[in-house]
Amino acid sequence: MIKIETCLTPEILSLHQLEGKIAVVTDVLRATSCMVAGLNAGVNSVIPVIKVEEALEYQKKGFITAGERGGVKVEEFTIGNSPFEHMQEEYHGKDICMTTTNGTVAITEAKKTAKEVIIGALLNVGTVAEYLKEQNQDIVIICAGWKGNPSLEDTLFAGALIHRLQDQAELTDDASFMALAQYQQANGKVADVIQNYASHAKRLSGLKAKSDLSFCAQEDYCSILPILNGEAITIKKN
Ligand SMILES: O=C(O)[C@H](CS(=O)(=O)O)OP(=O)(O)O
Repeated sequence: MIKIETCLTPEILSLHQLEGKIAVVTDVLRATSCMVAGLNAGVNSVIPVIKVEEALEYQKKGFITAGERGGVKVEEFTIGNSPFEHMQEEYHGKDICMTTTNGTVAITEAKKTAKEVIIGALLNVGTVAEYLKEQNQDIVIICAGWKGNPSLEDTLFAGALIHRLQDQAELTDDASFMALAQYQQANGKVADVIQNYASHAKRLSGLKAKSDLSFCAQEDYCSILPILNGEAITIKKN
């Protein structure tokens, strides 16, 4: 049986033992959805960093820069944190360096100790589940949340993933049961639940990015598996 635990916010990541385990990091709104959508469309790789200054160093080396502060594109960057920007044809084959408020921080923390880091979003949840079934190793699902707080959309991703794995998995913490229950309660209407109850829905509405929400809330939009290789996230080939 695969042992699954869920970390609902990176603030408590130190309570989880990541050594020897696969970490699945998610930030449904919007960092990991941008990565999945961009890589699926043809982006070559994404390097996640924490600071704007780090991204600007990559920009000097020819990287496309992406991300936000306060949900808004950093002025010097090429693009912001909308999946539609990351999917544009002009970035196909390009390498992106990305920094966001929550998502790239969670990925950077996970890579310090996890055996492997997988990038998950609702967009590719089924493919992540299939890969994890094949690996048959213990998993920690890390939700980026929002500024240290848990978020509904990332918890729903955790529940969607656990739902797909539950026949082969043992849930080892209450957070995993809570995430599964939340997903089951959504009863196929994940997008509506996020739209109606998630605080991030209100923030995106204020940023005039409502279409990002409906895009990111789609389950199984694509079937790619982004994995962290050293510094860069690329699509895992079979
Ligand atoms: O752009 C986003 O959706 C958020 C920014 S904010 O925290 O809502 O201001 O960043 P992310 O790291 O992708 O959650």
